[in-house]
Amino acid sequence: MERLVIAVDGPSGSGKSSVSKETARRLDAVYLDTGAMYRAVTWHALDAGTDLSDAAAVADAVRAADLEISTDPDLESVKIHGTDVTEAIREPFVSEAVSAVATNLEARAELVRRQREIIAANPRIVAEGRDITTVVAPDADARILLTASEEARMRRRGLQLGGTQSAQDLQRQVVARDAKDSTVSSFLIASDGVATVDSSDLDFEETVQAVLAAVTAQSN
Ligand SMILES: Nc1ncnc2c1ncn2[C@@H]1O[C@H](COP(=O)(O)OP(=O)(O)OP(=O)(O)O)[C@@H](O)[C@H]1O
Ligand SMILES: Nc1ccn([C@H]2C[C@H](O)[C@@H](COP(=O)(O)O)O2)c(=O)n1
Repeated sequence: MERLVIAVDGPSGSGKSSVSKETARRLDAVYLDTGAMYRAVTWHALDAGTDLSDAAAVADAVRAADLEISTDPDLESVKIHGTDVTEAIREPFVSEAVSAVATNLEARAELVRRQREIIAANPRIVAEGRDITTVVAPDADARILLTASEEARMRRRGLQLGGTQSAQDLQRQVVARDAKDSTVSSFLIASDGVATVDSSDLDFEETVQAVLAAVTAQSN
């Protein structure tokens, strides 16, 4: 089957995971959620009692992490040292701690290395995160920045978490996390050659169609 590497970046709650997964299904590709990798190693570091303010200890923990992630868009599964953490990594305590790992440059280098290995092993893949269009796969066949207004992103995340989070919680988990994460990767403005899809006023299906159109425009 013809090679098709699609890179998708964007801020929290813009729809990267859900839209990329659906795009992968429609293009008969696999799907890589790189944010889940950052979340899994953060869960592991917290579980092991690693001091997240100790950069060397965090980097060691990430390098030693035995991480397995499903690339099947219809099977969400993340395991760390054999423990299934698929659900646990979505908990707010992980969302609030993950930037400590994501801003650790040695930890990033290790995860970027592993992400490139997965992409190299899967010629048809949609990979999404914060630095896929710029660092992990700048040579992808299609590169897309998926954005949405802060208001839309917080509303979507609130609905996704079943209305359990206060406005202040959502602000911390979405806007404050993006502010920290954007100190080490550029995902708020599209880099040269990267197409922007703004989903603020689009529903889910319209967003998938806009991404598919951007893929067609770039890969032909
Ligand atoms: N265009 C859209 N319109 C309405 N809801 C959407 C749209 N796109 C995604 N959603 C919903 O918004 C929520 C957040 O989407 P998703 O988890 O895919 O975002 P994300 O960018 O991957 O976030 P994060 O980076 O924090 O994991 C989900 O419940 C998803 O179904
Ligand atoms: N390529 C990536 C992917 C994710 N991150 C960071 C940013 C987030 O704080 C965290 C979790 O990602 P999410 O599940 O919310 O998409 O991981 C990153 O720095 N680079």
